[in-house]
Amino acid sequence: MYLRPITEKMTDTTSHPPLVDQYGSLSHNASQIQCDGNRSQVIEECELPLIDLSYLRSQDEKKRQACAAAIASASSEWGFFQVVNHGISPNLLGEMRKEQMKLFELPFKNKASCGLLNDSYRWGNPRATSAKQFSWSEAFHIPLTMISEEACYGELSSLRYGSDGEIRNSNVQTCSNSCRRFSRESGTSRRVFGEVCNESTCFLRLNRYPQCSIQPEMFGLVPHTDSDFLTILYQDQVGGLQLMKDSKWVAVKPNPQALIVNIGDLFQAWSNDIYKSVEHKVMANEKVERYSIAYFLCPSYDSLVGSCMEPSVYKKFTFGEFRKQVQEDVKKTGHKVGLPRFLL
Ligand SMILES: C=C1C[C@]23C[C@@]1(O)CC[C@H]2[C@@]12CC[C@H](O)[C@@](C)(C(=O)O1)[C@H]2[C@@H]3C(=O)O
Ligand SMILES: O=C(O)CCC(=O)C(=O)O
Ligand SMILES: [Fe+2]
Repeated sequence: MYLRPITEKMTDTTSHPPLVDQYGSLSHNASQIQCDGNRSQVIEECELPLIDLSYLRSQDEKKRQACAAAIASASSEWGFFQVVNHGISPNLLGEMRKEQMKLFELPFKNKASCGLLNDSYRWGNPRATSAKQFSWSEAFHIPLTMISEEACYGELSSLRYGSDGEIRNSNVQTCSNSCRRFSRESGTSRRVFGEVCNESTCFLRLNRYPQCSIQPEMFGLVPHTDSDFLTILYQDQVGGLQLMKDSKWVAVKPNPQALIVNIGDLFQAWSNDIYKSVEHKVMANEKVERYSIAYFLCPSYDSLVGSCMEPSVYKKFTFGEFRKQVQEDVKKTGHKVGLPRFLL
């Protein structure tokens, strides 16, 4: 793992976003510079429920049903699970990781200003009003609408093409297709994902969490729930992801063979609160940087999200109304409210 000195002098070619400066300006008012109030709490490390997806493709009906039942109970009790035999090759994931590192090594001024990948670059938490809302990370939150367009890649055409030089086999395209195929096979109804969440409405989020030695207990990503149907996450082996379980933060033990799946807000609403969109966060690492890739299955902004059964817990709302409400709340308070805004 390459150790980048956090004190790297800010020059025109540095790849680091000015996290130290922004954090400093946000926290100089705080009486006590504390990002996470759980300093003293001992965090237990857990293994997420493990699902072998090959059982979903078994000839044996009982095995398929048992696998679907395990997905359903994990989605209800944890809101998270990890899957093996998911069908995305380790080579492709390795290629994605290499491209991701190349992307983040670009000079910060290029990442922040040249509109790369649909102008999807973000760092820190620009709308943070206090150090508690600050995220020690940078990300490209890429809408997949135009992922095969040349303009989207600027100087990084290597991201656009696969190792065979073909767009159709580009790493981003293939990862996105594989994730969509996986989500269809993972026991969820085709109607929910097959038609509603298609290529043009999903997002790929590339995360980089620089090592952070200025403050222990620094948020790499502030506590949140995902504003989507389902998230498929590929993380490296550094660790740092934590989720809320029985009112306590629990650290997720990385598993090199597995992808992580978590329920998003829209799936919780659609399931009438049976499946849970669980709060999670990332804690920055004091010694090494960390990378992850998240694939967000989202419907179009005009898709109506209703409950799969009556009486419904939530009123019907479109994904656009949901996103707009989240953005208004974050703009006003720095915090996302999400589903509680739509309770009947
Ligand atoms: C899944 C996501 C929801 C989020 C953007 C993200 O891709 C990852 C971080 C989330 C977060 C956390 C802090 C804020 O509440 C938020 C608005 C943000 O800027 O990043 C949410 C995003 C969201 O809910 O849209
Ligand atoms: O990096 C991780 O492990 C989680 C990232 C995440 O929660 C997100 O991008 O929504
Ligand atoms: Fe998330």
